Amino acid sequence: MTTDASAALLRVAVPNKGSLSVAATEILREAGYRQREDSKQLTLLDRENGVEFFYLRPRDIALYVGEGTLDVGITGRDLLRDSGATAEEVMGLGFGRSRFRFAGPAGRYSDLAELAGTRIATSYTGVVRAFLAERGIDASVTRLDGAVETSIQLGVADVIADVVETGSTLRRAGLETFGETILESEAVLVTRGSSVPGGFEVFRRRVEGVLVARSYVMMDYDIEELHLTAATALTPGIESPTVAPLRREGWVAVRAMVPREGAQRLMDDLYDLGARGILLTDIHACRL
Ligand SMILES: Nc1ncnc2c1ncn2[C@@H]1O[C@H](COP(=O)(O)OP(=O)(O)OP(=O)(O)O)[C@@H](O)[C@H]1O
Ligand SMILES: O=P(O)(O)OC[C@H]1O[C@H](OP(=O)(O)OP(=O)(O)O)[C@H](O)[C@@H]1O
Ligand SMILES: [Mg+2]
Repeated sequence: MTTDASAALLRVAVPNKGSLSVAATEILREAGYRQREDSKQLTLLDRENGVEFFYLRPRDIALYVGEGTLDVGITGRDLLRDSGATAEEVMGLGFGRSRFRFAGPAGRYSDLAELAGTRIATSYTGVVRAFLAERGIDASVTRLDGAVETSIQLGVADVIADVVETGSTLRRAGLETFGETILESEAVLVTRGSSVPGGFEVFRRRVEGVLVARSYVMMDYDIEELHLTAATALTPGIESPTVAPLRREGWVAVRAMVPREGAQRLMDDLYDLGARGILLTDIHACRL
């Protein structure tokens, strides 16, 4: 029997460079997909999993997906908004987190109303123009490709709007943020929204499995049955905790997934309740 495997391929766009590139490749690898070994490679066919990967500039990815040229993409929420493409965010991926902020010379600006009549430099003109229009603020917006912070010192802008992660680039340039955060960003999975191919559901579940495995751990403990209700209230699990009898009369073993964050405190609380043999183990992959 012959089958046309290429007809069923899911076409996925992955950032080829920049802040999102390494983490995007890592999440896909953890989800069981082949990934390129060489950063110059442009495409990669993972025939076994029915996926073809295209390594593209993250700024272009929402456009390819919005037009339907590619089925799925990983890009930044800020880049998706900036592109104006019709691609839709399916889920946040928990990396590439940043805030998009206005900034000016330290101490000079404190309120968004002061933006009126200023010259604003940014690489994200779509996001900035939409933000200003929503608030009825009239300012001139210039697009720069990068190193936006320097534009104020060079006298071509009064204010910038840029990605802030640690804030160290702003500090070095003698700038500080002001006004509300324009946008909270992170890497996101995008699709066209309508007419998503069948293979996408497996892809989505795999990626979601990686995110859950990263943010949850497995907790096991033994406890006297009379404390079971109080203990399982602390560890309700996703569906419900597994409770199994122990050979020791009146004792049970409990197993439940718990959020990684706060797991040490939870162990202390369970110990105080009388739990013993409390174990924490990593989850490598899961499907919920
Ligand atoms: N420190 C950061 N600097 C820039 N972008 C970041 C940072 N942290 C997260 N990001 C996100 O990375 C995406 C920008 O992708 P891009 O490929 O332009 O990265 P970049 O690191 O700015 O690359 P380049 O070297 O081309 O400037 C945006 O979604 C942005 O929010
Ligand atoms: O808050 P921080 O941790 O300092 O990170 C934010 C900086 O990182 C990015 O610059 P990038 O390195 O991408 O250079 P670019 O400005 O040329 O794009 C961004 O444009 C900011 O300048
Ligand atoms: Mg950059």
